[in-house]
Amino acid sequence: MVEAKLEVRAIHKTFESADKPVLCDLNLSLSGGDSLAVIGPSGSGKSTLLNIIGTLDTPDQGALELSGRDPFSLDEPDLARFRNNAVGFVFQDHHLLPQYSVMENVLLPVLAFGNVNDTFLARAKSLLDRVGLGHRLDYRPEKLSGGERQRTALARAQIMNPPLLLADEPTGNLDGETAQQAGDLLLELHREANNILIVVTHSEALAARMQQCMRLVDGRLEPVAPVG
Ligand SMILES: Nc1ncnc2c1ncn2[C@@H]1O[C@H](COP(=O)(O)OP(=O)(O)OP(=O)(O)O)[C@@H](O)[C@H]1O
Repeated sequence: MVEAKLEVRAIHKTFESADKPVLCDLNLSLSGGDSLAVIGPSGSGKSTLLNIIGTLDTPDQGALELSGRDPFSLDEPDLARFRNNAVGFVFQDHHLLPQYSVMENVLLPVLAFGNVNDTFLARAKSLLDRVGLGHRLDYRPEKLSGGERQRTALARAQIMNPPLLLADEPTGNLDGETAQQAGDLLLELHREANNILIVVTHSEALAARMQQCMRLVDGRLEPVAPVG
């Protein structure tokens, strides 16, 4: 994995239907090992920000640099490959493909641009062991619990060992204890990989577990002082 470094410079984003920008002169700088929670009211632009950082959406103005690359200078096929290698996503809904097994779902990012070799097979198994699903490799998602599905999604997000791990409400659909377990695993995998972790969440408990917490206010990120 290349060194994890993220620079977000003066990002602006306005949606056509809106009268004011969702993101306005937003700056952010993070390195490998950093974890950040982004909080803010519904509609404040948290998912928009995460989507831009994950190169799923583009800003109107501003620049993004991830591990020394400017992803928005790439053409669409190269951008798709870059995103696949450089960004791991965990969403509120696990986004697993129902027709594939747990193992196959974890290997999807590998299959997207290459062949599954023994190294990736071993890595997928090891990640699934790590998230407690070593005994569920052949299961389809429909046979898994909500927590197991999200743990599969966590393993999938790490299969390419990306420098950047993005999680949008990763525990939003899980109950207390299951949410706690998913949060534990998210943080453990992040620390082991020494990647950058950004979590968008309404959960104060999850936000408090990140090194930094920032609130999205009027399109900009403001630091939130730690409680206590
Ligand atoms: N594709 C789009 N087209 C037009 N408006 C959009 C689009 N995506 C988001 N918006 C608007 O931008 C604003 C920010 O949306 P966003 O989903 O980023 O907020 P959020 O803080 O993640 O909200 P929540 O906490 O409810 O998930 C909202 O007003 C939303 O309606």
